[in-house]
Amino acid sequence: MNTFGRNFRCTTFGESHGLAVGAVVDGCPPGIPLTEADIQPYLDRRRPGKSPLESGRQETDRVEILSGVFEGRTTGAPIALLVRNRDVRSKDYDALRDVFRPGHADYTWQAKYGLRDHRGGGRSSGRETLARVAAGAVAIRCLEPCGIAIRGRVLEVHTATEPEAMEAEIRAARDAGDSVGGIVEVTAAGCPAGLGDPVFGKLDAAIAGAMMGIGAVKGVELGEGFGAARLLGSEMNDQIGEAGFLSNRAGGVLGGISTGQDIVVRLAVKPTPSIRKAQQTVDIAGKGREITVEGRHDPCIAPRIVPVAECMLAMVILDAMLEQAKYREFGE
Ligand SMILES: Cc1cc2nc3c(=O)[nH]c(=O)nc-3n(C[C@H](O)[C@H](O)[C@H](O)COP(=O)(O)O)c2cc1C
Ligand SMILES: C=C(O[C@@H]1CC(C(=O)O)=C[C@@H](OP(=O)(O)O)[C@H]1O)C(=O)O
Repeated sequence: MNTFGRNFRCTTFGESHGLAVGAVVDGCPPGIPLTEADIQPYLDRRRPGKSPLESGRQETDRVEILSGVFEGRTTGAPIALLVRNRDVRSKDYDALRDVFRPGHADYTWQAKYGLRDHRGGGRSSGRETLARVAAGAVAIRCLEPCGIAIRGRVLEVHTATEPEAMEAEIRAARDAGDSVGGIVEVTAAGCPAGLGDPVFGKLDAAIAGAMMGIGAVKGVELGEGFGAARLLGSEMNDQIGEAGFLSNRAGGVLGGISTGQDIVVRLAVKPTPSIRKAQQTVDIAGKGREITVEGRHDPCIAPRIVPVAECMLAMVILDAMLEQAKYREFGE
């Protein structure tokens, strides 16, 4: 499955060490002003090699719009977005050809397809997320005139919550040949009430699916999330006053449908699997091996996921808005 969405559909293609990575967006409304300059800032925020606290892979990640835009506006035709890979250095990955990295997708990819592109994780690489970011930036462009704004941030790294302490955690893990995880929060403000479906295709289910579809995300919660399990009903309920809801513990979704409040989503991001510390694994013949993973790896993925999560949330919301537009047309 390489396609996301029902109405605003995004198909991604490409491998980390192939020629290019990109997306084809189908279902984008016509007449939306769109140039590469609208998409590039999101790719710039996501690209690797910006700081010593992330992967040192040096990519410019320049996006080209190949189709679907004429005279600066979307036409309603498929929008093809392309980013060429530059800094591939595939030879550095020869040691991974026959061995499975603990925590990465090597073992399961081999089990599913019987072969694998071992060069930097192939399609399981976090690099694939640049395609979703490019597509999501198009969705953000569509949502802007509707007054919907999406913003993410890192809440925690390992156990630290202050920016300097978070950086220190990442630096310490990197220097020890290890890695750390974290918590990312993403919020959508300005969403109308009524988006989503009450049974299948609930908005919170769609959001959770989109977020769990990002590599290294092991948990997703809306509003109080797991904390809700420890509250009383009287503590959890968002009471309703004449001017609106008095709180937002639900995180902006009730019964699978948006309430019109901020949609607040948090992601638990696991520590990067590729680490220099020695670990136990097997090769494709099942023979026991010790592995230390070299290469240009993020010591913490959480900061790099922020623009990806923003873009995935934008696509889910736009998809739901397009669904709602269809429903209204038939319902009235
Ligand atoms: C933006 C981004 C960057 C990533 N960087 C790395 C990395 O440098 N090294 C690595 O081993 N995994 C990295 N990952 C995580 C792996 O891609 C992911 O753990 C792997 O595909 C297995 O999937 P799972 O963790 O969802 O089970 C990154 C993921 C994302 C989204
Ligand atoms: C290239 C990107 O991230 C990569 C994600 C990744 C992984 O295994 O997920 C491994 C590293 O790539 P490589 O194997 O080429 O060193 C990261 O740099 C990117 O985000 O653009």
